[in-house]
Amino acid sequence: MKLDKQQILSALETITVSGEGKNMVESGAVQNVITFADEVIVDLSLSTPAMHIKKRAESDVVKTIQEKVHPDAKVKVNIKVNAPEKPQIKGKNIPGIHNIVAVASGKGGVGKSTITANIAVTLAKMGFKVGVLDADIYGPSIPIMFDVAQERPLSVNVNGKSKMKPVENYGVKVLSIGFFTQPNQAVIWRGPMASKALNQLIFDADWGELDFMLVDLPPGTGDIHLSIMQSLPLTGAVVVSTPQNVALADARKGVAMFQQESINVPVLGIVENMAYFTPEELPDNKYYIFGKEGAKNLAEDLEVPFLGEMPLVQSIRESGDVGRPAAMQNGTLLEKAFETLTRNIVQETVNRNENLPPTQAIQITTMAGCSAVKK
Ligand SMILES: Nc1ncnc2c1ncn2[C@@H]1O[C@H](COP(=O)(O)OP(=O)(O)OP(=O)(O)O)[C@@H](O)[C@H]1O
Repeated sequence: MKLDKQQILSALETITVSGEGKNMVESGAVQNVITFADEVIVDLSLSTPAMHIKKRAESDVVKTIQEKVHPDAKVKVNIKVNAPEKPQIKGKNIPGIHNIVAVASGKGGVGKSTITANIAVTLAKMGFKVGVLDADIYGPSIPIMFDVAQERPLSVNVNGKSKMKPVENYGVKVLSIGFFTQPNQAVIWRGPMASKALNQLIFDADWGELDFMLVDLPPGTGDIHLSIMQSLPLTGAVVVSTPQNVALADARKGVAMFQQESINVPVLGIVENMAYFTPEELPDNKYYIFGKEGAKNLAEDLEVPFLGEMPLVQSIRESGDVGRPAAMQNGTLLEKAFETLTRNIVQETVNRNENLPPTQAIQITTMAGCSAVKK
């Protein structure tokens, strides 16, 4: 078989890079096509570093050549990103903090804080330096999950400045908006108040050196999420969902929020929580109470990595309530499951750091960041 370069170019003229009007050849995305017997190498140059657009472009090129030119063509796609300078984006690095990962969910109560707490202690057990910033202004539950609800951050002097020292337990540094509110007082946060408080927790705190800072976001997609993304250069986001439809619909919006052009935070993947129920006395029985593999299918559909599933188990709830995350139960299946999930998150963070430039904190200067997300 000998592949014809002109035929390949004509095939590529039938597809576009997602978000661009002109076809791939006309827009200049196709930089070069080299054929050699049954092999073809296509060099693409894209103007966006978004991982899902890169993946989509690669699979479209392979599919189109195999459909329109030859089904057995061996296609290799090299992608180079030529992201234009975006003047509205500014960097606000936090020295010493290497990766900032937001944990989000569309819907409330799907286990976002539980997953955050367990990933944090697992990362600490793996030897990483970890911090958790609890930004859930509606229900900050991290202090309870780390058994530090009665503690308050102390003040320390750092280079002549007074800073908050995060509370520490299980090798994880914790700061929470809950440390500054009364447990039985309903705090009604206005956007600017909440974002000021969060900024203090981020920049007026002595976090020290951290490999990972996990940010437990409030559920939903709103003002406070934009504030966080304005204040922090997020490395990526993890979206937690249960497999049921009402949660998946909101998780989809969560992913779309991060992938929106004016925000563009890489989504490291989706976690399926409460994937099935397993009674302690029948560990091999699985009951799919909330439906089966919904979040897994959503990840496939949105072309973002699926990071893993956690079962609905009584001891996960109990350990959260007593403030000792379940992943700390050495030698258990749960510990193993959280290890697998955490390892996948670390791997996706590494992949992201290898493939994309560092994320910078976004500065939202127009209404673009507030518009409805079309995804
Ligand atoms: N896999 C699980 N198995 C059993 N219980 C779980 C599991 N995941 C979470 N839970 C329990 O579900 C409840 C809600 O979890 P959590 O507070 O982590 O949710 P959330 O998504 O952070 O909620 P919100 O952000 O709306 O406050 C808690 O009581 C928690 O212990």
